[in-house]
Amino acid sequence: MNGPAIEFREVLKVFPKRSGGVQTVLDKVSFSIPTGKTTVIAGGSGQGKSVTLKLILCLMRADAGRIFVHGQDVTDIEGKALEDLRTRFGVLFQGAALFDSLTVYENVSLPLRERTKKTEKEIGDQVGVTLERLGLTGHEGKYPAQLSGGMRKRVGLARALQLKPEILLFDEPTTGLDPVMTQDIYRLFAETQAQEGFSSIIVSHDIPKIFSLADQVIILNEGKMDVFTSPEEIQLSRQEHIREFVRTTMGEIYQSHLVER
Ligand SMILES: Nc1ncnc2c1ncn2[C@@H]1O[C@H](COP(=O)(O)OP(=O)(O)OP(=O)(O)O)[C@@H](O)[C@H]1O
Repeated sequence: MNGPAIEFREVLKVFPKRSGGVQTVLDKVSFSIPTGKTTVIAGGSGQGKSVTLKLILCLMRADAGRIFVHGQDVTDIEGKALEDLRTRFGVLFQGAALFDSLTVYENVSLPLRERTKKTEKEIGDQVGVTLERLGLTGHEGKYPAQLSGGMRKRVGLARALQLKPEILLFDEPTTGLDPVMTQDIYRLFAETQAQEGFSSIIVSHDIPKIFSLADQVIILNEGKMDVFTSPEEIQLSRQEHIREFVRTTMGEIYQSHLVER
C-alpha cells in the first residue's frame, strides 16, 4: 500500500475544564504513521497518548483538523463505514483483557468465531499457526489465571492478529513485565510484524529499549508533538521538555552525551 497508514492534519482536541475554559490536549498536530513500520508514542502522564489512539479508532472525534487512514478521510465517518474501518485495526489495550472464563484457545479464536464464517477446522488451523509462532503451543487449554504476565500478553497479541489487521495499536505492551519478558515480547512482536507486514503504533514509556523496534518516536508534550527517527536525535535535542524527558526516561549516560556537546 502506498502512502502513510495514518495521517493527522492540524488535529485539535480540547476538553472543557471544570473551572471554565478549555484544556487543549492536541493543539493542531500533524504527523504521519508510515505503512508497515512501527511508531512509538511517548510522553508524560496526561499528555494525550490515549486520546490520540481513541481519535485514530474514531472512539473520540477531533474538534478541528482531518484524520486519514490509508488516504481515506475518517474524521466524521459513521455507521457501516465506521464498522468496516474498525475491522482494519488490531487493538491490544491494557483494559481489553482476556476473558478469564475462556481458555487460551477460546480467547484467541473468539474474533474468528464472531466475525468470520470460517469452519471449526479452518479456525483450528489458523489459531494453531499463531500459537506456535508465539510460543504458546501446549498451553491451549489453560485459563488466563494459569499464565504468567508475559504469556498473557502473548495470548492478547495472538488474539489481536487473528483478523489480519492492517494497523495494530498496542497500549503499554510491557507494563508489569520483567526485563526478560519485555525483550521476549518485543522480539515476538518484531518477528510477527516482519511476517505479517502490519503498521503499528505502540504507546510506551520504555524509550531506550523500544528503539530496537521503533522506526519513529513521537513525543507528546503540552499539546504539541515532536517526531524523532533515532535515539540520538532525542538525546541531542535542545528543547527543554525533551531534555527533561531524556533525564527521566533514558538516564544519566544519555544525559552526559548531551552535556558534553
Ligand atoms: N473524556 C474526557 N473528558 C475530559 N477530559 C479528558 C477525557 N479524556 C482525556 N481527557 C484529558 O485529556 C488529557 C490526556 O489524556 P490521556 O488519557 O490521553 O493521557 P495519556 O497521555 O494517555 O496519560 P497516561 O500516560 O497517564 O495514561 C488528560 O488531561 C485527561 O484528563
